Amino acid sequence: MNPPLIIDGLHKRYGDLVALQDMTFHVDPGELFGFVGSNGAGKSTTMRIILGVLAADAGRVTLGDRPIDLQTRRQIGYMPEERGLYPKMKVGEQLVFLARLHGMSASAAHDSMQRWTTRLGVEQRVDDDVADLSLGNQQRVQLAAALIHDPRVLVLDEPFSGLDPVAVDVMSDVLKEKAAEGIPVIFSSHQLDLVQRLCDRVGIVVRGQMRALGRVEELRARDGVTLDVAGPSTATRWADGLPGVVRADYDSNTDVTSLRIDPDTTDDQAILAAALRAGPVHRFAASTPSLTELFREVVSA
Ligand SMILES: Nc1ncnc2c1ncn2[C@@H]1O[C@H](COP(=O)(O)OP(=O)(O)OP(=O)(O)O)[C@@H](O)[C@H]1O
Repeated sequence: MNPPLIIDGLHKRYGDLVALQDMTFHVDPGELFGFVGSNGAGKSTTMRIILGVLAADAGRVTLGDRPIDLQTRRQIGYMPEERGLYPKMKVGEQLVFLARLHGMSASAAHDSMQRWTTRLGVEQRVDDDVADLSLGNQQRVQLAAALIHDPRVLVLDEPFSGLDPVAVDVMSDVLKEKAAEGIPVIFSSHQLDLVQRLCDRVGIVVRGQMRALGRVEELRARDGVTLDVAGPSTATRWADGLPGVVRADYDSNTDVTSLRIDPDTTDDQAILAAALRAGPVHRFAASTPSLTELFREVVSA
């Protein structure tokens, strides 16, 4: 059983700028964790500290109860934001070299290189210099570099950025597979639809602090349900003041009213009756907010 990755109370300043404040969360073995936040929120800083390429001012990172030292760091597969391949080295040689650095034998390193370049669809490019590959293919090689030594933890900084839809599918499958093998997987992304689809849990970071943390479905349900009501004129603001309505947004272009309600205490039939009093109802549909909507609310709160 692989240990969980535990991030406990990280603080980091760059001069006067507070980049992280008490950053605390964990990623269980077998879990796919989405790390999201606005530009400059502190995701890369956290990931660099996890890897030990950057020191925290306070707090600690452990694998189970073991601090991340040289020995444990070798068990992590890392895709840095700034990427890190040698542009003038051939893809295959480079991957074998990296695998050897992680202590693999020459033949195991070669087998692993062949396995991962094939899995990631760059097996035809092993004799090309990295610099001659498209950015998306360089990224596939970068993922192969993170996986080549069969890591026990995966830490990937924006692995999906710049990938075409086929590569997104391949990357998604690989991450799901690695989690299913029982290792903790954390990745950052701005593609929230993808995070919503893939991840077991997410953490939303705002200005260096974890502002929302939990299972995607639970977080989405936390702030209630959205009722979209099409038909009654939005100009009448028919839903203002109705019991149980937390917020009403009126779109005068479409005559759709979006209501945020608390489903446990709100009688949706009473809302429907109020809508019908305001005019004919063409659509009455409940949905939980998407991760993108939730993100906007958390970031603007
Ligand atoms: N070496 C550095 N020196 C000074 N400030 C830095 C340094 N690295 C990062 N920062 C600042 O720390 C904050 C957090 O940056 P970080 O790169 O961790 O954010 P991020 O969440 O990864 O953002 P993005 O989504 O844009 O990649 C930002 O305000 C950034 O400008």
